[in-house]
Amino acid sequence: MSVERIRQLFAESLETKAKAGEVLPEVIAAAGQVMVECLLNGGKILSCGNGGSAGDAQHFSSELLNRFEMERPALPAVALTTDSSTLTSIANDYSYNEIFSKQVRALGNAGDVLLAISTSGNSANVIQAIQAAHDREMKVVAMTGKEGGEMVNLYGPGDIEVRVPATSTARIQEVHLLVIHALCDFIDQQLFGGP
Ligand SMILES: O=C(CO)[C@@H](O)[C@H](O)[C@H](O)[C@H](O)COP(=O)(O)O
Ligand SMILES: [Zn+2]
Repeated sequence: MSVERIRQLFAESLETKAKAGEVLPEVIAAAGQVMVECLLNGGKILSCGNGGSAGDAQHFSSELLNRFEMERPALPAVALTTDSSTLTSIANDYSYNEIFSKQVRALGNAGDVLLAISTSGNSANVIQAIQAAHDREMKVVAMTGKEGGEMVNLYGPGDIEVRVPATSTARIQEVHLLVIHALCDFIDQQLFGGP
């Protein structure tokens, strides 16, 4: 029975990826282009999310800062999910909803990009990070799922939402990782002609 359940998870994940593969390539390329232009202009990419999406935010920044699949110069990216002293003091003194937005206001400059990751589109701290990014004249690339959540009301003209067509948080996250790798590949191709 449990083996059958595991088989079912693989089948559902494959099905979700197949569906996403039909509808997302153009929007992923548009998101990659926003990031490439940011990097070419000397900007950096800040990333944030909760739980598994915090891991995704770090996964993305490490692939820019270190490398993805080819030898190339390090690229500027900062995950806003990693500094426990900063995160706990903001949450303790102000509110958990401000843990990312305060960092965006401190670190973000005009022309930088915020990679905002939320499967529901409803996480208040990610929503506030988007608002802070707009205040700093940054563009937003959002990775979401489900109906897009409250974040859909926030996007500006230069922002891009990559919304996975699925309702399960886990299945959405599995596609988010593929989207992150597609973005890294797009950036490497555009900037360095590789791999
Ligand atoms: O990884 C998982 C579930 O697969 C969880 O840790 C999940 O990320 C957390 O419940 C998050 O708080 C969900 O937030 P969000 O995706 O709705 O913004
Ligand atoms: Zn998870």
